[in-house]
Amino acid sequence: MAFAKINGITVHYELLGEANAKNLVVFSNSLGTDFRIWLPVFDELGDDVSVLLYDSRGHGLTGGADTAFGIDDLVDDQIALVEHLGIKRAVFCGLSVGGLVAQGVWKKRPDLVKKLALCDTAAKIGTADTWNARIDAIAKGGLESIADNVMQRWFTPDFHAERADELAGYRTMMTRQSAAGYATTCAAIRDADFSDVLETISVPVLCVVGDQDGSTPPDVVKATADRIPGAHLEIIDGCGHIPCVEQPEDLAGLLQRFLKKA
Ligand SMILES: O=C(O)CCC(=O)CC(=O)O
Repeated sequence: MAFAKINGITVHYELLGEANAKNLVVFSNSLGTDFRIWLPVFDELGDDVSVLLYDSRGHGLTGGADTAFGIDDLVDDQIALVEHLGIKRAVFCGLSVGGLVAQGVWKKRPDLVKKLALCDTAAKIGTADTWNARIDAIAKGGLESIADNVMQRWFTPDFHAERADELAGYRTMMTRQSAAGYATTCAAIRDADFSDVLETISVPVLCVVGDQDGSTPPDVVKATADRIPGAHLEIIDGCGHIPCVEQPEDLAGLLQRFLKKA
């Protein structure tokens, strides 16, 4: 557990391994989660992989929830944290809004990016109407009022039926986020569009999506992957929007193979 003052906020992070290890993966969390979602994957990755985990602005123990921010701020936070730790180059792996951030890091600082792993994400996620409706619902009823619907998109019916304790835990993770930080992140996603960046990506890219992802379904992720030169798409069976939680072994296996590829 470590903290750093970055871009005027306190960022909560954890560096597990060496900052300039040959295989360093910088993970970025999704809306309504914190960096603990990556721990099941870290457990499967093996000793030769170092990881940087952090809670994005407005989430977890990182500050900034009560100030205005957009996708550029989330991108700048990740770049500043990486620089703060003396990391020269890494694999960036982002889930959903974390994948938008990874695309933004490529756009702004391609020199930092060795490879990109884009999980359950796209160049543009959702529509202005759906994000505005979600922001309105939070203003009226708080995060609790949207939590059951979110869980339907995050996890498969099998997860709901067979892993009820974990479901309850991750639901609590979501509802304990700052409502302001969550809503501002919704607006940041609404206004983010990296469509013009996809064709410029010249590092290896792995796109991953759960076959039952209710937030960024396979056809949405495929449409993004199809526009990235040479990108490889993998669909994980029996998986919703959060593969690092629902199918961590499968995701870790895909990442290991991706890291080994030249
Ligand atoms: O997960 C994200 O970062 C954004 C996509 C989304 O809408 C997730 C959800 O369904 O709550």
